[in-house]
Amino acid sequence: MEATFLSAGQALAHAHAHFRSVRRRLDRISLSGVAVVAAALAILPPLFGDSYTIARLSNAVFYLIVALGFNIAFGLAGELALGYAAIMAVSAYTSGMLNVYLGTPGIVNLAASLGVGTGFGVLLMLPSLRVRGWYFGLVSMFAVLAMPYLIVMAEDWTGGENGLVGITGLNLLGVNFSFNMIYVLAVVVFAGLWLVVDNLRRSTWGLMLTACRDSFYAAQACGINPTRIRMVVFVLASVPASLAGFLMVNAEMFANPGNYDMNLTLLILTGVVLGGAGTLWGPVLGVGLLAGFSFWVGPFSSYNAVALGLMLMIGVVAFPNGVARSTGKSIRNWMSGRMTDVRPSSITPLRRHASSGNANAPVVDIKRLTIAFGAHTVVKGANLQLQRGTFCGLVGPNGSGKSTILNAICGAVQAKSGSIAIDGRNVTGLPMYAVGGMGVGRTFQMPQLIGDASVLENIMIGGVGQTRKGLLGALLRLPSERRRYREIEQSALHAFQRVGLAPELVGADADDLPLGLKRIVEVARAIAADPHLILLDEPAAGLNRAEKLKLGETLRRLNSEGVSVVLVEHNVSFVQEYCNEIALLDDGLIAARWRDGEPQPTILRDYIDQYPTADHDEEV
Ligand SMILES: Nc1ncnc2c1ncn2[C@@H]1O[C@H](COP(=O)(O)OP(=O)(O)OP(=O)(O)O)[C@@H](O)[C@H]1O
Repeated sequence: MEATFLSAGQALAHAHAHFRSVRRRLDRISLSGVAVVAAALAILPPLFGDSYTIARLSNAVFYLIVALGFNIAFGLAGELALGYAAIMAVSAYTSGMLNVYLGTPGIVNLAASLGVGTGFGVLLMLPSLRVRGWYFGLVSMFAVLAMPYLIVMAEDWTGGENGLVGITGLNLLGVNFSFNMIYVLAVVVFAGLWLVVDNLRRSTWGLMLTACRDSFYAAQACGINPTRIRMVVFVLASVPASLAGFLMVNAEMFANPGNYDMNLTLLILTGVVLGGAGTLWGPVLGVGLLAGFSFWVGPFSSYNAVALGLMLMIGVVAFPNGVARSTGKSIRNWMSGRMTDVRPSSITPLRRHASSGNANAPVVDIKRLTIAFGAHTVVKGANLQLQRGTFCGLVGPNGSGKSTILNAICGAVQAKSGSIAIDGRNVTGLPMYAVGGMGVGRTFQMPQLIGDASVLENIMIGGVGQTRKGLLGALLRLPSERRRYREIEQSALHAFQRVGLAPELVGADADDLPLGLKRIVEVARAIAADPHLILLDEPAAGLNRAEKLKLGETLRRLNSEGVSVVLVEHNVSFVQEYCNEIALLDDGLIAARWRDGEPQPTILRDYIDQYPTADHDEEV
């Protein structure tokens, strides 16, 4: 038995080392590419280009800088903020007007541009705390539509349609920046931000952002505070647009409302979506190509908007995930097949967390719990006390309130009255991320995974919300961040091992797994932070017999290791097979309880008798 376990551990260590080596090699190639592109952009045009070409190229670089911010917000975090042209305008006019009217030094203008532009960007994105997706996109788009009109309305200050004139050349800390020098500065800013986005993408913050993007509730269940994440995203996305606005106005020594209109927004949206939102190269290639196209047909040509709109429509249908994402996956698979000489890594022993709270208190203690949705009271004063070590099945007819009670325990639904305690700590009224942060694991009826992330990265999400979150470390890839990443990775590998997933799945994309394995990955994610309580919502639904067996045995093993399990389940055979305790919920109240070794109450037996055999479950 011991030998089998060790060899399974070694196989996992080997598979993980292979996965990591492929990633590292791809990252090295990718970063070399970034350096080559940045060097070529910085050196070649000022050496060989005429001033018209450099003017066009510098505009493309400004757009690329904005695209990097959009990639953080939309690509990584899923926030469809579209107000970047407006942020650029605010930043550009701030710097321009300070220069023209007050003659302030360049460094003051830079600070003001960044501060005002970013502040405006954050304000613009605040509605995202209430509305998401396309609704939020429309709200933020309004600012882009309104901005040129606002600039014209304030023409006494902004110069209106004729533009703001009289801006003197940029002087930063005693250095006068010529047009070519501003271009090179813009390329340096672009390359630096590109590296920062890459650092972010590969960091524990990157995991948190993509978790909020793809599995909003799962992220909260893992202890991630979505409001905090979004506020950080708003700042990170607004800074590049503010910098681009500052550089643009100082390069052109002129500000015009036409520079910050819908065409710019459309170009960036189309480029990022077509290229591959969330990837390192996609947005840069996409926006770079479209900017090239736009300059070819002429920046003010009416073909611009039509062509961009058409490309967006066709591109979204033809490449729903962007060109770079599918290409990147093919390259990764190809490289993975070629790399065979990988030295196995080791998996360090797991440091078990001492469980928090009062060890003698019930693991779950629900008292007179009432929950209502509007006028509809679903849970009507339920009491349920579960001791540590329980493997409790919560059963009952459709609509009796089972999922609602599970959601209330983990903070997804708030009680109207009554109380809920976990390990003796009152959690009534706490938001979901706070309960998740206490180390309560949770799975969902429909697995909520990041489809294009690996199985291991998905499991790591379970650990990221539980630890200190150093943003600067993530942006700059500091040693503290690398250490944190490695620790969370090790915990995830242990969770991977504990649920008995096949080692070769460690680097597989979650999207490529069958439903049964997705559920097991969710269980692994739920135990990644080594919780002592996990809550599962219909884990056996839709699984075939073999998958149910694997899931049941996994849960039984975890329970024997001291993890308390509460599951909502319709499959009574599954509940009878694995649970040591059953609670029957009927019309919002606990109607019957049973514990291993006790006779079953008649009402529970009658309920179970409606589902006569395991074969019946198979058909349901
Ligand atoms: N967010 C919500 N808003 C309004 N009503 C809700 C909400 N969530 C649940 N309900 C209602 O509460 C009742 C109980 O739902 P719940 O999902 O808890 O039942 P359940 O016992 O888990 O049922 P099932 O086994 O069918 O999933 C149902 O009538 C449902 O429509």
